[in-house]
Amino acid sequence: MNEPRRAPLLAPSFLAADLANLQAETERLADSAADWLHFDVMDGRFVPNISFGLPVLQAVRRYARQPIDVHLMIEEPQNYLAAFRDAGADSITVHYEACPHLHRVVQQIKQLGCRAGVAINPATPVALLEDIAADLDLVLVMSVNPGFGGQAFIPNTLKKVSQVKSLLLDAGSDALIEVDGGVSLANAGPLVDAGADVLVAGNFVFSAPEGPVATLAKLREHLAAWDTQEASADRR
Ligand SMILES: O=C(CO)[C@@H](O)[C@H](O)COP(=O)(O)O
Repeated sequence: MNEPRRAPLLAPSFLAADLANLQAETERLADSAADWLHFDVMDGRFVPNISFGLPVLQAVRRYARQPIDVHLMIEEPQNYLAAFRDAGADSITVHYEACPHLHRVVQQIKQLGCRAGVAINPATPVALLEDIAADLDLVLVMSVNPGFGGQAFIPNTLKKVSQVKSLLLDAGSDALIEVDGGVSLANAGPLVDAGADVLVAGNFVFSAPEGPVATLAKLREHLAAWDTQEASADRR
């Protein structure tokens, strides 16, 4: 018999929130279906866009009830890890492509007491994570090219998520698999089937006319129904 699978975690991305009302945005997510709050830091060098950084994270932390999942789309992330932990990060994800000394950076994140994640861009092969997989708490598969919200989901991500799942199993790692970019009702179920544990969603959640709380609830219900359908298909 198949083991029941974990319900995926939902992580709304603050990049798409109303940045003029961050206190209200954070407070209204407090009792929502959000499991984590996803916080995208962009430096204008690793990615062609600049978002927000430490003071904004500190401000969000004051009102947040959920763990904060910091995604550093920056060069030389090793110089800022302690500062992001002190500002309120619970997990810190750095990019494979930004870290020539990735093993050291991952150990530094863990020593700070944060969950350590590594992100890969859409064109980065999953196999490059082979020698770091056993050290990771999280693998973030980018399903768009990083730098901007509101982009279209890249379908090849489904294959990459399955590859990450196999790689982690082979490494004996129970790291979570997170998917980020263009996530919506159209791809959430297949992503979970492929092995995703954490779904990041920005525009789908914050731009919906019914608002983020109702949209997260809808996503949660959709995934529960999807899971039930899958379970009945398995029993057939
Ligand atoms: O890291 C990024 C973009 O670089 C993402 O976290 C986006 O913020 C997700 O936004 P949507 O694609 O869901 O709008």
